[in-house]
Amino acid sequence: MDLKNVKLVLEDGTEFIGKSFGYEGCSAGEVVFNTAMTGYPESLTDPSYRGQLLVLTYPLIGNYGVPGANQEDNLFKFYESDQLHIDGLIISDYSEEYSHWNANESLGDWLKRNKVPGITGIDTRALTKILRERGAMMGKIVFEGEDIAFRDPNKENLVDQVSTKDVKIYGEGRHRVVLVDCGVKNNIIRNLIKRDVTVVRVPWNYNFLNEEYDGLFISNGPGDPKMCEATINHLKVAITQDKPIMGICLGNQLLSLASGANTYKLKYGHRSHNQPVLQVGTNRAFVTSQNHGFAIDNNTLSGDWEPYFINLNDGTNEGVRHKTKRIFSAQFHPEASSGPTDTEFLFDDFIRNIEAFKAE
Ligand SMILES: NC(=O)CC[C@H](N)C(=O)O
Repeated sequence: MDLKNVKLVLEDGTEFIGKSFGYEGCSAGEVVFNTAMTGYPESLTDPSYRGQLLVLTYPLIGNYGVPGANQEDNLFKFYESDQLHIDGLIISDYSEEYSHWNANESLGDWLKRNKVPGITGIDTRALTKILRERGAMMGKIVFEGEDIAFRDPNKENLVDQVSTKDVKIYGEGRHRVVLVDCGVKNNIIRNLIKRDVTVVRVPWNYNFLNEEYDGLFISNGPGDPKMCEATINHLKVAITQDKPIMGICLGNQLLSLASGANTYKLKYGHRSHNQPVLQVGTNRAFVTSQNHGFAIDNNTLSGDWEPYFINLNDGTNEGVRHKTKRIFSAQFHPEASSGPTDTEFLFDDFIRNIEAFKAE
């Protein structure tokens, strides 16, 4: 294959030259790295990656192709949302040839059709070392004779770009859960439906306080949590009430902000399938799937709130819970997809909380 040269430029001036295997157009965003060995179809369709140029450190990418757009329960079965969200893919060794039971096309063709640039032939481990040492950086993918300005997506309201515009209903379960969609991954909806839930998916800024529901769920999503002012304001009221609440990732940050805690940007984020977390107050540790660049400052959790999980690599917050109410959230992804399912029991805990609330 004769591939075009293309350049990755970091905001500190570092340049990497590789070959283009995706869409041939310039792109700019935040450069982030994920050290997982598999799961690129899921990562690329995860709305939390909006505005980011994704570096995969596992060297061989593309060898199992990309699944097709099969649907189940009104959701794409093998994607985490309806579209690709990354703004560029940066890898070491692209495999145009693929083989897998559900493969439908090559990764390169998928990127081209969806107008996402891809670079192969990059020393992704050297690039990752730079990001780890100097911290998260903006970057751009540029083709010869073309250029584009750097862009910090965290200054944009990315959640508004990815959230549903209309209220949508999934499943016909016994429990009615309002899901605040800040960029929800499909596997969160799948996990709720299979636990006898009717999911009422609402936009990030929707006033759900007047809705009838048994439980409230705050989804994952892209960007700086402080951009989600409307959701935080609604949550400030919801946490004074008695209905069970569960949050994941951005949802963990929004609940904490609503409780009065603060968030900050991590030096280079957690993105992998093997992040160890400790359940506070126990000796139980879990291996988790993660994708976040911001974190809650544990020291700012006040009065009724306490850390629920802590990251065993760097001690940062990985979840919070209310000391007396049925409210908890995880910074990692209990729904995984992709990644280990060790913490899926948190969905069962949420349902148990709903049942206890309904029985009162
Ligand atoms: N996956 C997520 O929900 C990410 C949350 C937030 N955008 C962060 O990067 O920290």
